[in-house]
Amino acid sequence: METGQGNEVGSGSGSKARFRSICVFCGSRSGNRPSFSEAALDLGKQLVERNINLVYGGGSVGLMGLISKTVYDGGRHVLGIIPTDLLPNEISGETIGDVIKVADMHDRKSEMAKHADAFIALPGGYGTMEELLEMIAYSQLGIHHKPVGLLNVDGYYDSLLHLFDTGVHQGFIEDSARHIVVSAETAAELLRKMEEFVPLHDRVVPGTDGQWTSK
Ligand SMILES: C/C(=C\CNc1ncnc2c1ncn2[C@@H]1O[C@H](COP(=O)(O)O)[C@@H](O)[C@H]1O)CO
Repeated sequence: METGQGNEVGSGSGSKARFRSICVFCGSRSGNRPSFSEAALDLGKQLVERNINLVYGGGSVGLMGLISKTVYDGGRHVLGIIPTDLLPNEISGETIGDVIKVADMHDRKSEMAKHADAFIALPGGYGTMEELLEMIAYSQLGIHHKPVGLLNVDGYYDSLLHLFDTGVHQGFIEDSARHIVVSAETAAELLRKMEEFVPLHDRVVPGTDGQWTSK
């Protein structure tokens, strides 16, 4: 039985224990479909079931608040990484679990990346999309080799996935790099696919391997 806030390597039922911590990017709002909130709660429960800890943007607003509370209440470790400018309660709400304060958004992303073995994006706005795309681009460059998952709730990301395919057809994205993005409609299916993910693309930036090795 977990006493909460543990750092044990995941060993939950069905898990191959590949991930100890996953960083979830998601909206600072909840969106206007109940399915978005339901997906955040479900992903949180799936992480708890698999003994996976959460790294996230800190704060209790929107989908961030839902998933962090679910994982915390489920007894897993929650690490919020938040820039000092966003710390005041009136901006981001209460942060639960452990918190690392960083100087800016750039430091936040690299700190989030260092503490996680994989990344998942739930529905969200510009902030979520920017975080997702940076992790995809850095994987393409070989700066990390961690799986990047897209939880495509109710087709929210259909047009983004279509744009990636257009990038391949129009010669801007390699087939092997398109493979970086693992997507699914449910949290359970996404985690299963991510556990099986094998990177196909070549490392193009020398000397960067391990820069974002998990702490
Ligand atoms: C502007 C709003 C809330 C601001 N509060 C935030 N607190 C913490 N982190 C935030 C906040 N807003 C954005 N972020 C970061 O970007 C991602 C979500 O951005 P999105 O545009 O909502 O998708 C999130 O992962 C955080 O890293 C009220 O909307």
